[in-house]
Parts: sequence; C-alpha cells; structure tokens
Amino acid sequence: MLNIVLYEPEIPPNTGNIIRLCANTGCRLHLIEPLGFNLEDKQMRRAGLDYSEYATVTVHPDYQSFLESEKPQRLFGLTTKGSHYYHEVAYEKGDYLMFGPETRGLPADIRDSLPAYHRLRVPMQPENRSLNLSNTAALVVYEAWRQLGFEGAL
Ligand SMILES: C[S@@+](CC[C@H](N)C(=O)[O-])C[C@H]1O[C@@H](n2cnc3c(N)ncnc32)[C@H](O)[C@@H]1O
Repeated sequence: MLNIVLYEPEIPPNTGNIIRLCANTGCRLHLIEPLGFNLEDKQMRRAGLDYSEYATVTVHPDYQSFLESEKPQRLFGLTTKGSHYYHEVAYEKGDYLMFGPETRGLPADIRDSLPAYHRLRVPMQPENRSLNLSNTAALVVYEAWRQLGFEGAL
C-alpha cells in the first residue's frame, strides 16, 4: 500500500479529489495540519465523498508528529525544484509521496531534509510554474501503482 501525504493543503476540492484518488487506488492519505479548511467544509461535502472514502484519511497535527507516528522508511517530496523525474524512481510498497500546499509548495527546510534523489519533479514545458496539486498526485500515484502491478485492482 502506498501513502500520500498532503502538507498543509489549502483548497478543499483538491483534497476531496485526492481522498477519492486514495479510495480508488488503495492508498492511505495523511493530512498534515494546519489545513486551509475544515474537513466538514461545504466544499468538501460538494465533492460527494462517501463515508467509506474518508476511511483512508489520517490527520496529523504537524510534520514532526507525522514523522514520529509514521516513521516513513522512504519519503519522497514532489516539488517543482526536484532533481529527479518522478518516473525514474523504482517505487516500493509502503512508500510515502508528499505534496506541498497549493500557493507555497513544500517549505525549503523540509525539501532540504530529503535526499536529493527523493525530491521528484513532474516534467513541464519551460516557463510554467506548476501543475495542479490533485493532478500531480494522480500522475505520481498511478505511476507508482503501475510499477507495483496495480496490486489489488479489479
Ligand atoms: C500548485 S503546486 C505549488 C506551487 C508552488 N509555487 C511550487 O513551486 O511548488 C502544489 C504542489 O503540487 C506539486 N507539484 C505541482 N507541479 C509539480 C511538478 N511539476 N513537479 C513536482 N511537483 C509538482 C508539488 O507537490 C507542489 O507543492
């Protein structure tokens, strides 16, 4: 099972999309507070999520608590400043894929705490700033799950 980590996500529909992505791919979702919204938010409810889809979600009060409770063996940070492409990694079960907040990206100290080969980038055309958070999560999770043989899929 893979893990998606959203560091201080800000925009409800992105997190709603990613909750559904996790339910469909068998990933666990970790949300690191503060969140830019309440999980009961109207906009979250509008995503039409079922109660069972929330079963994948764990909320952590901060990054340090996340590290202490999960003790991730392999934590990758998705960042436009990544030094390796996301598809060049050989993913393993239990990997953690972490994404930054919509307006700020991952903070420099967290980025720098990861080994260079764990900072991953999705290719883009030059002069473009970034992809949407939930689109990026879908790309990366499907690549990782593909490499794992779509284990558990129908
Ligand atoms: C809207 S982006 C944040 C933009 C922010 N200004 C930055 O440069 O990181 C939200 C998150 O999506 C992910 N993301 C978006 N485009 C990406 C790319 N081309 N490569 C890797 N991650 C990307 C990152 O995790 C990023 O923190």
